[in-house]
Amino acid sequence: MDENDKASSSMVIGYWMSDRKSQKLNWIEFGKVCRQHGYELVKLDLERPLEDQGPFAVILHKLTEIIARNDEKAIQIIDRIEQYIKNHPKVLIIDPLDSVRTLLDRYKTYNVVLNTTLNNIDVFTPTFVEILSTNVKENIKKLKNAGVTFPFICKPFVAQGTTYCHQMSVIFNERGVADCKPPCVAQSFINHNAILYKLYVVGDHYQMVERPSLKNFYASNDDRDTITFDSHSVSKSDSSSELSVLDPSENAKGSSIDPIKLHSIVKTLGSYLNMSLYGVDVVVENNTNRHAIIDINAYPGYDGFPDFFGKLIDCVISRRAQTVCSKAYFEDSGFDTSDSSDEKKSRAKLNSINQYN
Ligand SMILES: Nc1ncnc2c1ncn2[C@@H]1O[C@H](COP(=O)(O)OP(=O)(O)OP(=O)(O)O)[C@@H](O)[C@H]1O
Ligand SMILES: O=P(O)(O)O[C@H]1[C@H](OP(=O)(O)O)[C@@H](OP(=O)(O)O)[C@@H](O)[C@@H](O)[C@@H]1OP(=O)(O)O
Ligand SMILES: [Mg+2]
Ligand SMILES: [Mg+2]
Repeated sequence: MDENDKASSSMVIGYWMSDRKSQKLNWIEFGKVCRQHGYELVKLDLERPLEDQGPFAVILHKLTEIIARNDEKAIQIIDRIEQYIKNHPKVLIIDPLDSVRTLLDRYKTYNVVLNTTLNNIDVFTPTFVEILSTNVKENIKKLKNAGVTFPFICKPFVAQGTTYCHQMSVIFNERGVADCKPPCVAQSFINHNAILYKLYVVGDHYQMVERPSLKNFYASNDDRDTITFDSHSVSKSDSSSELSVLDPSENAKGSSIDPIKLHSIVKTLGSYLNMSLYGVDVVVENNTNRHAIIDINAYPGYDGFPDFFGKLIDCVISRRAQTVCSKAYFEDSGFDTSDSSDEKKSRAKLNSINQYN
């Protein structure tokens, strides 16, 4: 097959992410990886109908900031994409917009974790409650009823894609409850010796990286003023915040991460979240060694993830293979999946699809 034939037979991956994000990931390189696997990578023009730009075999995106914006223009963009997906049920979308919407809402995300079986293996999400009102008395009652204990951490409802979503506070006492900025989620603080484990997931692959985190805080510090911070100044690979320095009296040893638990987290959350590209932040509770899931991010930074592009194309290929094997794909191709006489034709079609590697 010469280069021209190759180009005309290649399938198109339509992608969108901010220029900032693609520069950070050196996205041009991914175009080369795609070509090696018979895919063409094309940036979506969000201002124009997708029908004029396709057909797409795959839509790969980081649209968190557009979804989170939620203004008239953003809604129109998302509608356009959803309409295209509806009109083309065979297109693979990484990741489904509804799944991303769940992760943009911290309260919904923690509820997903709460309802998994992870609790059985000592993996938990710290006790949390949503704070929607500025009424301090009401909020104190709400916190008590939910079992959220001091100190707790207050996080904006929207998890990603806005300028304020990483602005947080640690609240030590009832006086500090006035510092909650609704809508937010209040979550009990878990002491973990200032070590954060980031699990980066790409389809069936995952990688753990270690990051700085907040130091231990104790309820005996209950006269303290609220601490406000930007999470990106604490837990990036190059962060060196004072808030991460353990008190000299503290013994930094003790708990350690359990690879089996991490494996279970990825296997379990993958199906509950219906996501291929996500990150899970885990801390290990001092003394108990329980593993707490404190944050889940759609399409995170993948800083320190080896061969990210190789794993990403693997993910596209395997998800496409799953899609074409699905019932919906065959039904859309005119096969009657309830009729066993169509099975032979289905198998023949499957055999003829050799486009995945
Ligand atoms: N329940 C908790 N107990 C102890 N520390 C916590 C807890 N929740 C968050 N932290 C600390 O606060 C930091 C920021 O929290 P979180 O990860 O929820 O914020 P984020 O802005 O969503 O982060 P990301 O940049 O990963 O999206 C964490 O990296 C960790 O250091
Ligand atoms: O660059 P991006 O926009 O994808 O920023 C993401 C950031 O990646 P970065 O490391 O490249 O800053 C992620 O950090 P890690 O979990 O990987 O540490 C995490 O903070 C996401 O919540 C951010 O998504 P956003 O809040 O912006 O939607
Ligand atoms: Mg985080
Ligand atoms: Mg987050």
